[in-house]
Amino acid sequence: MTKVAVIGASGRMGSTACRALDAADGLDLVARLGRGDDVGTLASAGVEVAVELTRPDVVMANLRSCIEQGVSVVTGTSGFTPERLDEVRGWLAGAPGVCVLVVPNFSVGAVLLMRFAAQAARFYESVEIVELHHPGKADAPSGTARRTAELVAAARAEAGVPAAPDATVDSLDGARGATVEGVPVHAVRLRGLVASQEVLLGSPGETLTLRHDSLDREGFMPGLLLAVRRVRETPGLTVGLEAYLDLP
Ligand SMILES: NC(=O)C1=CN([C@@H]2O[C@H](COP(=O)(O)OP(=O)(O)OC[C@H]3O[C@@H](n4cnc5c(N)ncnc54)[C@H](OP(=O)(O)O)[C@@H]3O)[C@@H](O)[C@H]2O)C=CC1
Ligand SMILES: O=C(O)C1=N[C@H](C(=O)O)C[C@H](O)C1
Repeated sequence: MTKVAVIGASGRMGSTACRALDAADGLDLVARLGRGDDVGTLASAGVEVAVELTRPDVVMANLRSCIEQGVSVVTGTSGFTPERLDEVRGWLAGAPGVCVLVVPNFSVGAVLLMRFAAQAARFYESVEIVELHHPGKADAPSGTARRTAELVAAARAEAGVPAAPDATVDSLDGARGATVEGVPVHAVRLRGLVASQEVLLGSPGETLTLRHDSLDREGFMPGLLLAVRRVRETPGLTVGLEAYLDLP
């Protein structure tokens, strides 16, 4: 049995993760932590994998504490930038054998959408991302949208695709969205939604729209359990569930 803790256990994702972990074979959920609980006690409680599902403003302190204790981590918390990932790599350099998996999205469908978007990106002049979430979300744009934009931008750069055409010279602040690695990203917050994303691609005479919808947080659970089961196979920092999906 792998001893697991959830940090952020009473949140929307944390509480769903606790139910899934409780029901999972081979995983023993031994600790549920919330705001004010001491993350520094995980190793002494025998925890082998911490699942971190909190907020962008607290995830880094939790990661650092886990790494210092030698506890491996799966985090789905958003807000990771290349600079933050570098900081985590720095902490891990002094902690050989500790494994950290940063998962922008646990949904297999969302991972596939990111992959398809990167594959399509070089064939189109224009690309924009629209992410749509519940209004309780703390950050914008979503971690998934940031990651998608990075993958799309890398694919376009590798293929030598020029910047997308855009004649805008006059606009209200925010009207053209945020720019992530040169890709416009638009964030919608709407009661009734869980999490959705569209990648819009266009060239003269045609458009391609890729869309994924998370309708219930249950959809994140198969990926989350896979991540908890496999994280300790990959020492150091790994980004994305695709590391364990054997995608072509
Ligand atoms: N990768 C993925 O597939 C997914 C990622 N997410 C991401 O996961 C994160 C959590 O989302 P969600 O569950 O909706 O958010 P919630 O706000 O519902 O949950 C966050 C939880 O973290 C707790 N918390 C806050 N500060 C601390 C702290 N210092 N130590 C321990 N716990 C703390 C909060 O407690 P309190 O209520 O007391 O503030 C709350 O219970 C977000 O970044 C979100 O983007 C969400 C869904 C899927
Ligand atoms: O806050 C959420 O709900 C979600 N957050 C993640 C993100 O920021 O991409 C994953 C998913 O979109 C749900």
